[in-house]
Amino acid sequence: MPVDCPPKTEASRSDKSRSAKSKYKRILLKLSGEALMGEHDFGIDPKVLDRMALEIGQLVGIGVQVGIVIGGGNLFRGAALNAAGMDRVTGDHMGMLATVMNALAMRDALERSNIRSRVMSAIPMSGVVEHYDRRTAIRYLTSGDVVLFSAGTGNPFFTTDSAACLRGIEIDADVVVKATKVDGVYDKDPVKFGDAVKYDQLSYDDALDQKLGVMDLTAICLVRDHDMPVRVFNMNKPGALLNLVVGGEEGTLIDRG
Ligand SMILES: Nc1ncnc2c1ncn2[C@@H]1O[C@H](COP(=O)(O)OP(=O)(O)OP(=O)(O)O)[C@@H](O)[C@H]1O
Ligand SMILES: O=c1ccn([C@@H]2O[C@H](COP(=O)(O)O)[C@@H](O)[C@H]2O)c(=O)[nH]1
Repeated sequence: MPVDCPPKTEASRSDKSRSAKSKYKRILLKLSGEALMGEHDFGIDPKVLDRMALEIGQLVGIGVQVGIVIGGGNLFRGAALNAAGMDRVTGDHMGMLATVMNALAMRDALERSNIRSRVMSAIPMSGVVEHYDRRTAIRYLTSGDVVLFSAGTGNPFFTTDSAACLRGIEIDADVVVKATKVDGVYDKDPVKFGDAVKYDQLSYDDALDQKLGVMDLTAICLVRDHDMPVRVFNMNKPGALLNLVVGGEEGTLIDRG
């Protein structure tokens, strides 16, 4: 896979990461929608967006091609709307539209940092964003643009974890990187259980057998079937994203073991 010269960005000009060498040519980064809320209970915190844009710019600065899927949990989740009485498919449509709003906000933050970026949507939305097309997306990535894949898979009853794994496989990424609020995969939810034990590495089958809630099982089946490694790490730890891309041991690696 050819790697173009990285475009100059604010982050690449000013950062000490300039000399670092990436382990990966192309990654699919899954950002949690909830993480965009920062300290708030709903919505988007511009400070979080700016910090994420800076960290993504560091990757672009060392020549990594970056595709991004953003969740929608900071705005709407179909299952939660359904639990409150709404039709599930309508709720899922709202959840997918929420991911488009998050992607637009992230593109805005990236472009304010002089990082060229594109938003594509799995649901046609003429005049707002481009419709997803795999070959066009790969062309953008190859030319150094960050590509934000929005509206999930375009279908109800899925999540953006599945969308991230699907797009990661489609664009032939070297790894799917899931940025979340916890620093990896544990034997149980570390937010609920203080004695949860973290895994450094985990096989697809173990993640499936133990039903570890950090990622939905449909997504794990997909990556297992296509032998796509997934790394789960904490986006709130400054520098963790760059560190893992240059080969550092951040978070948990899920692979065939
Ligand atoms: N075994 C586990 N290991 C780690 N985290 C776990 C585990 N089980 C449940 N979790 C929970 O999973 C959450 C990670 O999911 P996250 O909210 O990032 O994804 P998401 O729901 O896909 O994102 P979004 O906010 O976009 O909907 C963690 O905050 C953690 O509390
Ligand atoms: O392919 C998809 C992806 C997402 N949805 C809906 O969007 C919300 C938000 O996504 P999260 O992964 O939970 O952040 C999700 O709850 C679904 O309602 C979808 O329908 N199809």
